[in-house]
Amino acid sequence: MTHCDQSAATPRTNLSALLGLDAATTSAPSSFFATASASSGVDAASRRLNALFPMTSLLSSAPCASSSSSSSSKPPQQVLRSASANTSSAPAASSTSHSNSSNISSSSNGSSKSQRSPTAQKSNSRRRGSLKHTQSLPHKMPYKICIIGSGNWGSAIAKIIGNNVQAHSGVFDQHVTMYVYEEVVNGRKLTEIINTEHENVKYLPGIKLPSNVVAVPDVVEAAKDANILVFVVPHQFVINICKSLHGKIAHDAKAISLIKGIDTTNGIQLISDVIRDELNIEVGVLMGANIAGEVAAENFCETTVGCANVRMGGIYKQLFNTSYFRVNVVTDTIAVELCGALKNIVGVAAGLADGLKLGDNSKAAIIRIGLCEMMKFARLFYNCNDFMVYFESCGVADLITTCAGGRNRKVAEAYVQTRKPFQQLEAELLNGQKLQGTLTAKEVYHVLSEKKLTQEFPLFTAVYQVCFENLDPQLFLTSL
Ligand SMILES: NC(=O)C1=CN([C@@H]2O[C@H](COP(=O)(O)OP(=O)(O)OC[C@H]3O[C@@H](n4cnc5c(N)ncnc54)[C@H](O)[C@@H]3O)[C@@H](O)[C@H]2O)C=CC1
Ligand SMILES: O=C(CO)COP(=O)(O)O
Repeated sequence: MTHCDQSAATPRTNLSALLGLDAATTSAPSSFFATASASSGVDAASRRLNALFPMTSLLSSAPCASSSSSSSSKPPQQVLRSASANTSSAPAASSTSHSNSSNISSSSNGSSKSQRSPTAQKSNSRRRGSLKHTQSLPHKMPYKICIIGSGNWGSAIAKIIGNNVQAHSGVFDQHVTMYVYEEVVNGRKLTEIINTEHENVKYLPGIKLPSNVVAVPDVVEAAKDANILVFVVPHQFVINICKSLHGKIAHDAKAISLIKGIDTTNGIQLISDVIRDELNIEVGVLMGANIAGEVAAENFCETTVGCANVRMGGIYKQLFNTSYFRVNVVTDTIAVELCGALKNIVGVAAGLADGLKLGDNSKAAIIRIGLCEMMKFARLFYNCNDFMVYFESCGVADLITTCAGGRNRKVAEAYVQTRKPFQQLEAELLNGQKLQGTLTAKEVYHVLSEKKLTQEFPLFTAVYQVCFENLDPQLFLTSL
């Protein structure tokens, strides 16, 4: 991590310093954005980025989630063709597919082990091993789906899944189970309410769920026989759920995680790593600018599936894509997942700025600095060097929506206004829904301080200090 030590000597809010680039590239981003906005698509932006940031040791084109699959080295259009060719056991991806970029996109071209941090090497080699195993096992359709989680996002995605399995009846079993952490609402069990009224009246009121989605209070029972497990619980609960499922899932089960967070119980781990390690299954991810209520109301948005297994990427597209919820599949799963986790810390920072009534310029600065820290974290800890993923929905778009309308933003704003503890505000304002950003700030800070890197991440560090060390919010911008 010598590049990191070098950048410590430069002003931290400078893009070059935050990303660990040479001073010579400092002026590049503005000219890039001018070109990117004028161009018709991400491919043009990609070419421009490659021209601006040639393959230095810091910015190789290596993806963080390098897959052993040969398709990973092909340009996007080629990968698209292999994706449909490889879905021989499934129909081609839905006709409502994204038209402005490839169905499956990747700029993967292998990676140099010598450039990786030990963390990145361990994580990536584990992914390669698991993919090799599972990609050789084509699944016999139909896939049976279990949704593990039934909160705000879990319920919104249950609506999509329930409808999509009906739209693709040859591919998916029509009966979808949804694990519901049982609680009593207005004197009745939540599972009973969902199964009779087809509405999660606590976490997604006013939205009807398809009747083929059946609430089950026992996670082992819910996941029994399922071939695709959709994990969508707040990240602090995933370990215990996985432990309950250990050894009790179908032999060919695969998972996709919609959970935005990381785990630091045993060093830094992505949530997909936690699931993979505990259940020994292949795990994809879905992250994007997707505030649940807006998705449930069927307002147009996009999302990103990260899936190194191209065939499963096609299946996930059929499971999640709708006319209003546009799925794009990429193979770089780690960067997608890191975006989803880290943007929640930036959402807290944005809320603090709102509480201080700093206005839109400050919010924009926080988004920019936060994005730089996200990219730097991904590069340092996971060797993620492919910028293009930040232009997918999981990147800048999710940062913007989280910093404008997310729960992390809302609660942080209330913190500045009331100075009540975050936990109390979470309980008072979110009606059982969970904050992910404060906990993620703590987890990330733990890792950064262990590696003596807190000064390299002033925004992440300041958010932690406000949330857990009583730093005056008025002071949180001074370190940036
Ligand atoms: N809500 C949103 O707009 C979005 C959320 N996400 C992510 O999806 C994940 C899940 O979020 P939501 O569905 O919104 O959940 P939520 O924030 O609504 O959390 C409440 C859920 O947690 C469950 N729960 C409470 N205690 C539990 C325990 N001890 N064990 C297991 N479950 C327990 C509750 O029963 C409820 O289902 C999070 O990582 C979040 O960041 C991602 C995109 C959008
Ligand atoms: O992830 C989200 C939107 O994509 C939701 O963010 P919040 O958890 O801050 O509401």
